[in-house]
Amino acid sequence: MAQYSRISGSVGLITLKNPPVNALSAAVRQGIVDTVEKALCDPQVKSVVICGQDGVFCGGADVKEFEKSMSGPPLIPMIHSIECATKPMVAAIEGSALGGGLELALGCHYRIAHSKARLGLPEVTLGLLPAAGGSQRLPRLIGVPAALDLITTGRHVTAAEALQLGIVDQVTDHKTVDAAVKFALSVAGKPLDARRISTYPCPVVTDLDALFEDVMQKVRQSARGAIAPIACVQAVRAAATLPYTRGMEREKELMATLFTSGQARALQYNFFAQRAVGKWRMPSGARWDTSTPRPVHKVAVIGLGTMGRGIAVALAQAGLPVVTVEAQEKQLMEAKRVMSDMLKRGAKRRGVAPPLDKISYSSNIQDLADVDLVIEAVFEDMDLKKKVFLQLSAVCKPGTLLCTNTSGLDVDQLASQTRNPELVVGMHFFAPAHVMKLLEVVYGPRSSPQAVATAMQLGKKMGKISVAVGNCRGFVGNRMLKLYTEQASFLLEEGATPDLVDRAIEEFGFPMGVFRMSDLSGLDIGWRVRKEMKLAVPGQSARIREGRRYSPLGDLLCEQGRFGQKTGRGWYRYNKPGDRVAHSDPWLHHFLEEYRAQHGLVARRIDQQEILERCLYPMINEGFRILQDGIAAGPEDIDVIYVFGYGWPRHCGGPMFYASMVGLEKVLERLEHYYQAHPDVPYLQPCSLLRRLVAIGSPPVQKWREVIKNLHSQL
Ligand SMILES: CCCCCCCCCCCCC[C@H](O)CC(=O)SCCNC(=O)CCNC(=O)[C@H](O)C(C)(C)COP(=O)(O)OP(=O)(O)OC[C@H]1O[C@@H](n2cnc3c(N)ncnc32)[C@H](O)[C@@H]1OP(=O)(O)O
Ligand SMILES: NC(=O)c1ccc[n+]([C@@H]2O[C@H](COP(=O)([O-])OP(=O)(O)OC[C@H]3O[C@@H](n4cnc5c(N)ncnc54)[C@H](O)[C@@H]3O)[C@@H](O)[C@H]2O)c1
Repeated sequence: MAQYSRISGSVGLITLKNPPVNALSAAVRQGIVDTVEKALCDPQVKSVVICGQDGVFCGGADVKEFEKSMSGPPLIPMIHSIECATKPMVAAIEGSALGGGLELALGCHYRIAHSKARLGLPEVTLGLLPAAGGSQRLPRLIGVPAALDLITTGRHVTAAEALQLGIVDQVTDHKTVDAAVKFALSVAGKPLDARRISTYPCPVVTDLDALFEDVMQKVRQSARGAIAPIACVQAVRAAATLPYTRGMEREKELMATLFTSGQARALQYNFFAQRAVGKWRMPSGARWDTSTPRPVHKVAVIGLGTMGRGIAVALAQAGLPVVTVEAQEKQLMEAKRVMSDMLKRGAKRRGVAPPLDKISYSSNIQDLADVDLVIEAVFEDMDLKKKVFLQLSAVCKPGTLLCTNTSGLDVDQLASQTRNPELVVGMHFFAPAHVMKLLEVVYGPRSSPQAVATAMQLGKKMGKISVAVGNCRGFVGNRMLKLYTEQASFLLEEGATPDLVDRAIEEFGFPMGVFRMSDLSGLDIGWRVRKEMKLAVPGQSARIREGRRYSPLGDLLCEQGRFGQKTGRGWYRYNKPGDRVAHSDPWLHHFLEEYRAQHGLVARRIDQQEILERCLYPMINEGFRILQDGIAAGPEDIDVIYVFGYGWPRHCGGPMFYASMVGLEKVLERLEHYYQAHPDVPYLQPCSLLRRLVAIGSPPVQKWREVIKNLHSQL
């Protein structure tokens, strides 16, 4: 709703009231229509200020309403009537003015923003475009190139940048409403014709065609199959080439296509999923809102390899003092140099001083006596990690949280080495740890809710999207990934090439195909783990191990020293070690032919659909098993992990949402088909939760938690 009052004698004040972000629900739109009319009819009122309650102007249209049939006054005429008003309308922007919120402000004649406010048109991130006139007004106000940047990326700008771009008229450090009221008093009675943005001509651009061709090419490349960014370019082009009313028609036409698209549903699901994972709960019933985190003032990182360096940098960037410990002197010196460079580069990008003094370097574990939390990032070796946890338990002060960055080892085995197993959790970061947004917080059977709450809060402080998951080999992400990479190897055995598989995966929307990714992270990492598990045995090429199908292809490459990019050879060929450009490798193709001949395998033609089904459906099936086992609390957790940790295209929602879009019956039928064809691959057998969901009519993904809860309560 919206509240009306009159202040300073002649200023009408309209306050949007819809906590927490004053989204433009039907009730708020009705409130605005009613209060604007009141203000315009009030003869005492000479100018009007629109603000939002509780320090937030407006977070845009109410996304939850998009699922329902529309009711209440529509946004476009509402904003138009504000622009047409004969009394000056001033937007007082605090907190956020996003999407429809900024469009509302652009309908006003003036905009005053607090210096801490953020503004933007992020509709593209929800699979939409700014369709309440934003795509037509913003280019008219700030020019086509700047509007294209904001609308196609959805990025938020600070008040200072908004002032520089010309989006706002004034920035204040004081009370925004007071500044806006003062401003409104000063413009009362002034002519408004020159303040109505829809009447502006779009600033002229030399060689418009070249500009749009260039932008469209860039957007197509970065969109990875997403349709909204392309529609955004088309809408801005309409603003640049058509009169306002025709531009608005085009905006509406483009929006109609996006609004009902599967991509918009996926992106909006993902928006709420990101928020849902913050409201974690453990099978014990412990939850985010009843568990209090411990204070963390000082942190330690042990092991300064690839991961330890990124984690320490991310901690320092979050403002925390970090003590680092590295066993090898040479590695310590190298890490110090590399981490200082990382901090300097990051600081330059953010325009701040590099927090070099936040990190101290040591080779002595005794230096960790006074830290509140330790993140262990030594080699992926259970015996070594156990030794480190034993030492940490003796050295650290009582109450210190001991966390491991293991990629998938048993967190509970590590906890058992310590005096306080309840203070042990996994904090599984993704490489590069100072860049990647995802953090899996892994609780073992003995981890306390307080330990989980502390790790989740630290993740938030580091700017991560943290997901709490249970303890099992590989946790959620790597447990599912294993099947994906294994299926990709099976496809090579059956006749595919790395290029063919990668092309299918990249066309689906992943930034990198499975073999390119494997070359980037290093084939030796998985090889080391498989050797430790006695699965990989040098010199052996048997294709059945431990009673099930096994592809030794990756092991055979490693035996030849082909570790990927770092050695200049892997699934692809690189011009030199460390080079990033993958070239198709005739040697590899020949090697595959020889391998198939040796094992009596006949290569067959494999199409894109089979590649996608074979790589993605087993992962989805494992996702259902993870839900059934209670390792993830809901499909949202799995989807957020895959989108933010593994590059699953966001416009496909995540693996579990994608399954619901494809249709659970189809996923089940294809898994049954592949299991029949490959009975030596047990994980292709459809999971009982998937069968159950199909049996009850494939409810939407938002309802799965209920089904899982019932399933668990019956066990
Ligand atoms: C046949 C078909 C015809 C088709 C024609 C249809 C035409 C329809 C005409 C529509 C006109 C288009 C209008 C407009 O262009 C579209 C939009 O405005 S889309 C919305 C754009 N806005 C955003 O993307 C902003 C989203 N929000 C945020 O970024 C952040 O929430 C924030 C505002 C920066 C605040 O951040 P925080 O303080 O961290 O808070 P949270 O993020 O945790 O949020 C708190 C709480 O609020 C919920 N929420 C936030 N924004 C919205 C929203 N816009 N709608 C609904 N709910 C919102 C959020 O989910 C949290 O709640 P919780 O999930 O925790 O319960
Ligand atoms: N590399 C990745 O992509 C990735 C991603 C997520 C998680 N992980 C996990 O993170 C951990 C570290 O991986 P990494 O890739 O950074 O390894 P790495 O080999 O790059 O670095 C490990 C570092 O630990 C040091 N070290 C070993 N024993 C030590 C000890 N007792 N005390 C102090 N330092 C010691 C080593 O000298 C080395 O510098 C592993 O458990 C790994 O599975 C790795």
